Amino acid sequence: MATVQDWAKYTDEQEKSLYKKVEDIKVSTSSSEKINVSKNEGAGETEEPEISAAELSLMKKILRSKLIKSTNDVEVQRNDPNSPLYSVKSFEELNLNPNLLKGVYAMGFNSPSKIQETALPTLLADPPQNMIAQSQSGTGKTAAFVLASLSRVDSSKSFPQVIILSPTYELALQTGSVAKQMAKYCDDIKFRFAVRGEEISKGEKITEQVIVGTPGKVMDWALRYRFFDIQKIRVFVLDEADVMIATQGHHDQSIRVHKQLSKDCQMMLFSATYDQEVMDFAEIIVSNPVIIRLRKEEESLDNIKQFYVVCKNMDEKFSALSNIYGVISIGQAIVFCHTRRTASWLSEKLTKEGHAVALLSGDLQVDQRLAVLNRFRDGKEKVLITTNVCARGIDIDQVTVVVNFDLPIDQAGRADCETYLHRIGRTGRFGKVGLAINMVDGPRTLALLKQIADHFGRNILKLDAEDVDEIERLNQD
Ligand SMILES: Nc1ncnc2c1ncn2[C@@H]1O[C@H](COP(=O)(O)OP(=O)(O)OP(=O)(O)O)[C@@H](O)[C@H]1O
Repeated sequence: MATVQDWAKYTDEQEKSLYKKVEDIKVSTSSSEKINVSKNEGAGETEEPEISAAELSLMKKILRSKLIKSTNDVEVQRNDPNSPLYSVKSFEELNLNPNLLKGVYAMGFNSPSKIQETALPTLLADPPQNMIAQSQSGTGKTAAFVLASLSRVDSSKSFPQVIILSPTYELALQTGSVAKQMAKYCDDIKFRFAVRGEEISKGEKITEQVIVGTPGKVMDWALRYRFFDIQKIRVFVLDEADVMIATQGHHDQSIRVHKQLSKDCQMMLFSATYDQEVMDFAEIIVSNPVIIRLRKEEESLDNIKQFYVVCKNMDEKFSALSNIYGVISIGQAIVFCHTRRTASWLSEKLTKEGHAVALLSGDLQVDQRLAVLNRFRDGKEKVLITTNVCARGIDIDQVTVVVNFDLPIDQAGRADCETYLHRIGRTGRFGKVGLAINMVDGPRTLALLKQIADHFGRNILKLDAEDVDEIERLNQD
């Protein structure tokens, strides 16, 4: 059975693992059909879609030719003031504790990203300031809040001082593992995972200074069993903060914990997305926050190229996916489905066709989920079929393609733009190139995609291969 310890061991090995580099996909937008950004066009104008063999062929060609080559343009982006990776400072200039600085360098980070450079000076200053921060997916938010919170730990004291909350089991373990790597030279800082499967005997008191966990478990440990004194928490971090405080998310548990914190506890809220309602609420619960916010048009990343392919129905979507399996598995791919049922249907069908896929959904036990994700991180399977459980935070840099087998929708059936952004953000990590392919199976889904394109002010290209010259040209770009 995989354990939290296995995970930590795994990520040590991962440090040595390959870095697949892929070249930027310079697909011209001028000659391909787009989901154009406009304000008032209705869903009724969409046409009956269909997929052709030529479209599949185009998709394959783009994937094969663009993903296989390997020149990384991260350094170029780092010199571009408009890039989220741009920074003018060094980690030294951020006044980090020298042992944390050593840890950061040991992780191979040379200089801070924009969010790290912007957030850290404020978060490290005294008196402690609260912060609500937004930065695009894969731009280094984890290091920003981890470095800030570890800097506040008094390691001579043996009780919890920092709580870092994540929405899922997998993400909590990943974040804890990053924090452990950063604290590699801070021997006295100890960590405790508060996640499903971790048990404490009644009456025991937690001595570790940093608790990384999910809201339900932390609430139980803090408020129900009182395994530690919540009043002594000095830093409270909400990663994926929008879903942690949203009423459809983890609002109840997060807020119950939050209410018990002392007045001078430093609050750090981080996410790639905040809708206005959530941001308004965040500003109510966090006193005098420094707010770092992106403009709408900055939220989605240029390095993730977005496409759509039209199919008639679910079976045709399956055929399309099966057809491109060979090319999406050149790197690694995550395929998102709306329900567990579709995810297991899809994984079963792909497996029957002889494709090696992994399935991760909420149906599995947490130890099984961990084992599946670890195998995928190790590249044992190249394609992961999943649901929104993996939409946020999961950081696997070999993922070059995200497929939305189903587009994300909210409970009212509207396009869930925030989830879309988090899903496609599983690729294109820290400036790498990524490809997002959306499967559209009728006018309704096409309209959803249009809502998403309008929301972010981005064009999403149709993979259309009527024109052979076009294929060749795209192939050469
Ligand atoms: N300064 C840096 N230099 C080089 N690599 C970095 C740096 N900061 C972070 N990274 C790497 O960038 C990747 C993405 O970072 P991270 O997971 O923190 O992104 P994020 O902003 O939290 O994304 P998401 O919104 O998806 O959770 C990680 O693999 C991390 O190791």
